Amino acid sequence: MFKVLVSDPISDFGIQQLMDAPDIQVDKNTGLSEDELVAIIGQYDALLVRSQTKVTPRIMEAGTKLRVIGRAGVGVDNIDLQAATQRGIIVINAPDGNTITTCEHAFAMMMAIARHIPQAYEKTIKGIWDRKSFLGVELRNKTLGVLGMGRIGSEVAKRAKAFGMNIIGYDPFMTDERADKLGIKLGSVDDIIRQADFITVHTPLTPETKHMIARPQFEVMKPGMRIINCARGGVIDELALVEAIDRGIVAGAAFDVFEVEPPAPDHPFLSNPNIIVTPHLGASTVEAQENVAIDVSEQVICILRDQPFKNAVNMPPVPADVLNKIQPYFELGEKLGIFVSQLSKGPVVEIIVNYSGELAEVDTQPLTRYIVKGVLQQHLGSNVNVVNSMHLAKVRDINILVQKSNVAKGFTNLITVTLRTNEDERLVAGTLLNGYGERIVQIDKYPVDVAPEGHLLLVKHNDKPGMIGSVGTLLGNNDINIATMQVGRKIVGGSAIMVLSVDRAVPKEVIEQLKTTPQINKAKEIVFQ
Ligand SMILES: NC(=O)C1=CN([C@@H]2O[C@H](COP(=O)(O)OP(=O)(O)OC[C@H]3O[C@@H](n4cnc5c(N)ncnc54)[C@H](O)[C@@H]3O)[C@@H](O)[C@H]2O)C=CC1
Ligand SMILES: O=C(O)C(=O)COP(=O)(O)O
Repeated sequence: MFKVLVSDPISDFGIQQLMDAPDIQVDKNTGLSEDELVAIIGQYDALLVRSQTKVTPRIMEAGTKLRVIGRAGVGVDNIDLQAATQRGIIVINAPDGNTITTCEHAFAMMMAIARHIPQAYEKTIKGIWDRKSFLGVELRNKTLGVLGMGRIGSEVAKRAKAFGMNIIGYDPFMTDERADKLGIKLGSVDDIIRQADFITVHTPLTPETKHMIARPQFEVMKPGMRIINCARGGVIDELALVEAIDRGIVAGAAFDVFEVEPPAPDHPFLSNPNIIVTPHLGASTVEAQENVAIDVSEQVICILRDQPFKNAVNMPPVPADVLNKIQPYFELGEKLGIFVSQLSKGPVVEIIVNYSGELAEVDTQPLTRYIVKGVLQQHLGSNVNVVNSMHLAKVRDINILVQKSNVAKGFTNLITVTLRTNEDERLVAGTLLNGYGERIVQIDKYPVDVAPEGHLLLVKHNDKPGMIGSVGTLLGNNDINIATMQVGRKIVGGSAIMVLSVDRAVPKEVIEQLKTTPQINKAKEIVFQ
């Protein structure tokens, strides 16, 4: 039974499928301190959070069974991604589920500061009929600068167009084609700062975006401009903003997010009449909360059941068309890694992967992770997975060299894995044969045809008559049944290789007996668990 801890308020409707899963137990326990989480996390396979729970390295260290952290939302800045990757914990998010909701909140905030709605409401309910203090501005014909034209920024731009605004967007990944399609102008950060009547930020908080709008930017802004932050606290320098408002440069600001959440009671925003605030409500609608909870629940179920999943934050995203091409090779790749590492002796120095045939034309990075996992798991066991395999190789100074070629020796695709250690260099190649599944087609210099399953026995011998008989007899005498047998050689009478698949583990003594049989040079068992 897998155990999932939900440590922030997440939609019950959205996590229904998790709660209904017969192999999953869901515990809801919200508002825990770090110490409280550390005390209980050890029993859980998955943790589901929103933005309140800070998933620190300490929590992950205590989460010895933790395989996945699911973020029911977009921003994962409350999760220490580096620590998760090092520990092989998959972090997934739900990037699409709250886009419209957050965009609508940003828009609501923009309209609220254009028309002083919260301030006017406050006076009106106090019985003060004040119609002159709240002269607003129209959005029509105003210039809106959008910093960060991702999912939310683009939706804000679309809606702003409907309001008759002129939009200038900036995003390092925004192309002219996409800007044309959205009917907006692309500009630099500086263009936006100097020209915009309204600025809204929709970037993540990164070292690059931290205080992206600070004192120097406020200095050159259009006097009377208005600014909105429904992305992350810290993208706009809070103190510089207060100063800019006091100096009359900024007429109004609307913030849903803060550098520290919740803000301290004496935070200057809370007493400034020109700043309106909400308590990180961007994603808080019924629809968004259901969407994000459904998304993460689906992915968590897949991960716990070892099925393919999407939206891993600590692994590079793979487009669906590429995934369709490489996913069938994941298991084979891992087995090639397992095989070649059992063949080799000594500390691994380099893993050379060669993709040939159609695989040479696609992004094979995710597949390489499986191969590296296979190689490392021989020594690191279940501590290695596809999330941390590249990291673990790197910290062990193992070089990973990926080569590609279009020639696949008659196969549609061929994956060749060469392992260089301090002591030797071994090679295993494999492919997927249409209708026949995974096949190992080369071991070192010998062509073979064997399915990588169960127990394989590799015997290196001289190509002489009677060798198959003597190996068969020895195994038979030890009650080891041979399922299939393959012999490969380069030249007649030279050295040859025999690959037998056997129905059970071959005891060490039998391997030793094989090694001392005349004309046999080496014997080795390869196991696929
Ligand atoms: N207030 C709330 O409750 C919510 C806040 N958010 C936050 O909103 C932000 C945007 O979310 P999405 O649009 O879904 O993400 P996204 O990943 O689709 O878009 C972010 C965009 O920012 C761009 N970007 C990165 N660095 C930049 C820079 N230096 N200058 C300009 N653009 C830059 C990226 O290229 C990307 O296109 C995130 O920080 C997210 O955490 C999201 C949902 C709810
Ligand atoms: O999705 C995001 O990035 C958000 O900021 C939403 O946060 P929340 O899930 O409402 O705590």
